[in-house]
This record gives sequence, structure tokens and C-alpha cells, in this order.
Amino acid sequence: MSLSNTDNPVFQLARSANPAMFLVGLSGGIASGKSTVVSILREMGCAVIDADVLARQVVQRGTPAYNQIVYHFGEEVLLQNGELDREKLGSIIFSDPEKRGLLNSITHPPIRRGMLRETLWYFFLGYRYVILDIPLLFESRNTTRYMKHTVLVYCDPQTQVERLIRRSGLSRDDTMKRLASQLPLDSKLPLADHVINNSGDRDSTRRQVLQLYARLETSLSYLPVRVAAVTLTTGLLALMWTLFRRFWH
Ligand SMILES: CC(C)(COP(=O)(O)OP(=O)(O)OC[C@H]1O[C@@H](n2cnc3c(N)ncnc32)[C@H](O)[C@@H]1O)[C@@H](O)C(=O)NCCC(=O)NCCS
Ligand SMILES: Nc1ncnc2c1ncn2[C@@H]1O[C@H](COP(=O)(O)OP(=O)(O)OP(=O)(O)O)[C@@H](O)[C@H]1O
Repeated sequence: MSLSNTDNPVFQLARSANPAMFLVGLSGGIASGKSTVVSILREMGCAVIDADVLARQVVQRGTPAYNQIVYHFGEEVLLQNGELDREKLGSIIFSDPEKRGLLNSITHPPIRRGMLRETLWYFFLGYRYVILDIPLLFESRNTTRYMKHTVLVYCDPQTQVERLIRRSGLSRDDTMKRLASQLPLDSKLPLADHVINNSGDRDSTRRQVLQLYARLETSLSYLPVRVAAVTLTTGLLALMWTLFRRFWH
């Protein structure tokens, strides 16, 4: 997903310049294990926002995105009860980059707004960092700019294909099309600050996630120092300004 709105004040606030909060971008590829990793982080009490969940909410029946999808893709992408036929829509957009671009242009703006809303909410609840689970994070350089840390949930290509087929029951052909709609996981490796290798068993993944959690928590210890530094600098500037005004006249 592209978070290309660089003027967005909430994400600007949450960038590394903000001493009170930071964002962690977590990504991977289809079936690489993002949800598995996220469920461990949630167990540890982390605040996580899942773009796939928001992607489902914003296309519920009657929403503006739903209406636009029906307008552009026709009623053949609806189930009998009027809801979106996700399998059908998936089979269309994963074989046609132009239609995928169209669906992205309809769904990404409301997903982005949902992420902003939830980020703000966690900020007001007092969380010092929020983990954003965004499947297409590394596909957009604009999005990674807002993250203090980026995490790649990796698994080797063969394991990824096997897990995707086992989970979704897709044919090998459809599986390959879905994989081709994203950057290969290997090319995302140099882009990430932290890598969780989920090619092995769940215990091995859990151990790595706990290490990541410890590192994120350690980052927090710098926050009070930064708050103090920013307060001190602001105070000094205010003092200099007052003195300047008093002695200049
Ligand atoms: C095409 C849709 C209807 C298929 O639904 P389905 O229930 O089969 O899959 P689900 O939503 O659970 O997505 C599974 C995975 O597919 C991949 N994926 C989904 N959409 C895209 C996309 N536009 N481009 C590349 N990969 C995608 C992601 O890795 C995601 O984790 C759905 O994925 C969708 O609405 N996609 C557009 C919104 C989007 O970009 N979502 C990704 C998060 S921002
Ligand atoms: N270490 C593991 N060992 C065995 N199976 C695993 C492991 N990690 C994940 N799986 C299985 O692989 C599948 C994909 O995992 P998961 O749902 O966590 O991936 P994902 O990246 O969130 O997928 P997507 O975003 O595409 O829905 C699931 O069926 C999950 O149970």
C-alpha cells in the first residue's frame, strides 16, 4: 500500500523526529507469516494495525469503495447476498496489473485514513510505538520513510509457495500470479532493518519475535532522553528570544 501523502500531519508527527511515539512497519509477502508474527507481538501487548483487516472493512456493502468497485468491475464481482466475491475479484486483479492498479486506487485511500485514525487512537491511549502490518510496505519507498524500524517476515520461496497453496487451495498457476503481483521476498531483504526468518518451525519464529520485541522495547528507553533534549532546546530558544527582545529595544 502506498502512503504517498507526505503532508499527512499524523504520520509526520509519528516520524522519528517525534520524541513521543514511533512507528514500526512490518511486511513480508503473501503467506510469508505476517499474521503469525503479529499474533505473537499482540500477545506481548503491542499495538498492531493490520492493513488487510482495514482492506476488508472499507469494502463492506454500501461503503463508497464498495460502490466504486461495483461501478468499475460490475455486478459479477458480487456474491448473491450482495457482498464482494473476494475470490472472484482476486482472480481478476491478480492476473491484470491495470485492474489491480484500479482496485488499489479505490481501496488504498480509505485504508490509509483508517490507519491514521487507529494510529491516533493508540497515541491517545498512551502507546509509545505502533506496529503497522502493511503487505505492500516495501513496494513503496514513500511509506517506509515514516517508519523508525522496518521488519521483514521472510520465508524461502519454496516454503512460501507450499504454504500459500496449502492455505488457500489455489492452483499453482494462480499462486504464481499472486506472487508476481509483489516484489520477490529476496529483493526485500536489503530494505529491512530487521528480518524474521519464518522458513523454519513456529518455535524458531517465536524466539526471533521475542528478540525483536526486546529491541523495540529498548528503543523506548531513548525516548525520555529525546523528550528531555527537545524540551531543553525549546526552553533555550525561548530564553534566547526573550533576552533578545528585552535587550534589543
Ligand atoms: C483482491 C482481494 C479482494 C483478495 O481478497 P482475499 O480475501 O483473497 O485476500 P486478502 O485480502 O486476505 O489478501 C491476502 C494477501 O494478498 C496480497 N494482496 C492483497 N491485495 C494486493 C494487491 N493489491 N497487490 C498485491 N498483493 C496484494 C497481500 O499479501 C495480502 O496479505 C483483496 O486482497 C483486496 O481487496 N485487495 C486490495 C486492497 C489491498 O491492496 N490490500 C492489501 C493491503 S493494503
Ligand atoms: N513457521 C511456520 N510453520 C508452519 N506453518 C506456518 C508457519 N508460519 C506460518 N505458517 C502457516 O502458513 C500460512 C501463512 O501464514 P500467515 O497467515 O501467518 O501469513 P501471512 O503473511 O499473514 O499471509 P497473508 O497476509 O498473505 O494472508 C498459514 O496457514 C500459517 O498457519
